[in-house]
Amino acid sequence: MSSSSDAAPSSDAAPAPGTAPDPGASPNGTGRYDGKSGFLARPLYAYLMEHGSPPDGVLSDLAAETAALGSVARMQIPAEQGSLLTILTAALAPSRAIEIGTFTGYSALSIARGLPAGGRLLCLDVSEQWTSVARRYWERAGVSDRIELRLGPAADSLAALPAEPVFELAFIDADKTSYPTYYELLLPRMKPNGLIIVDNVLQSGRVLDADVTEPSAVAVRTFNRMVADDPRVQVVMLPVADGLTIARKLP
Ligand SMILES: C[S@@+](CC[C@H](N)C(=O)[O-])C[C@H]1O[C@@H](n2cnc3c(N)ncnc32)[C@H](O)[C@@H]1O
Repeated sequence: MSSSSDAAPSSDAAPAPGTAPDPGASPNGTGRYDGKSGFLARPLYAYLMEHGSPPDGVLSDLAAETAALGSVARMQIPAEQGSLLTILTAALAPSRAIEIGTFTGYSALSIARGLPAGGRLLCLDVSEQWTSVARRYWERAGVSDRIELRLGPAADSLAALPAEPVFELAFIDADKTSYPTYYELLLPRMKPNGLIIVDNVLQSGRVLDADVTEPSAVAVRTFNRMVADDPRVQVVMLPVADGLTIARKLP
């Protein structure tokens, strides 16, 4: 697997994934929420969380088990992002979806729950250890029959797929330095109007700072420019968690 620093921004830590923060606390001393939505004032983030659907017992238990893994838990998407993935998936009703970067399965479960009858999700990851947690929760949630997990470097798994436009939804959340590679391998495999959703595109704000030379931040900065300039897609960047890009493949 890639290093967690490459797979996740370094400052997207605490609170425990899948839970709302304590709006009264400000451990970073800035008055701003110090988790993935660091650009929001803490009370505003708490308000946002109070006005969205909460995760159910399976997602909450998965988040708790992931949190117990320690600092790597910061790689998991937060609850509101999981809800967004389920909503987008249900609205798009893709017969085939793909995820690059599965970890303990929170985002995959969120996508799988939005799939229509007969819809399938292909998950790519390198970690047997982390995805074994995912498999247990997919089983418990009753969605394991609609998810296929392929272990190995995602670029290899993607390149091995037929170069046909079959996917209607893709979620990229693996090693950041490979984002441009994943995007280029995915785009020809997306159907017209298919959505490529990309996580951590703000890198906790480090994309703004030209002095930051950390490979993941540099790669994401380059990637963001590349997608914004790509005439093959319509793109919007959303301030959800650590930044979420949605690119629609133009017909
Ligand atoms: C940020 S985590 C994914 C979080 C997940 N989407 C969730 O909601 O919990 C990144 C994942 O990418 C995987 N990864 C890192 N490098 C990879 C590579 N080259 N190919 C495939 N997966 C990779 C890691 O094993 C890790 O599980």
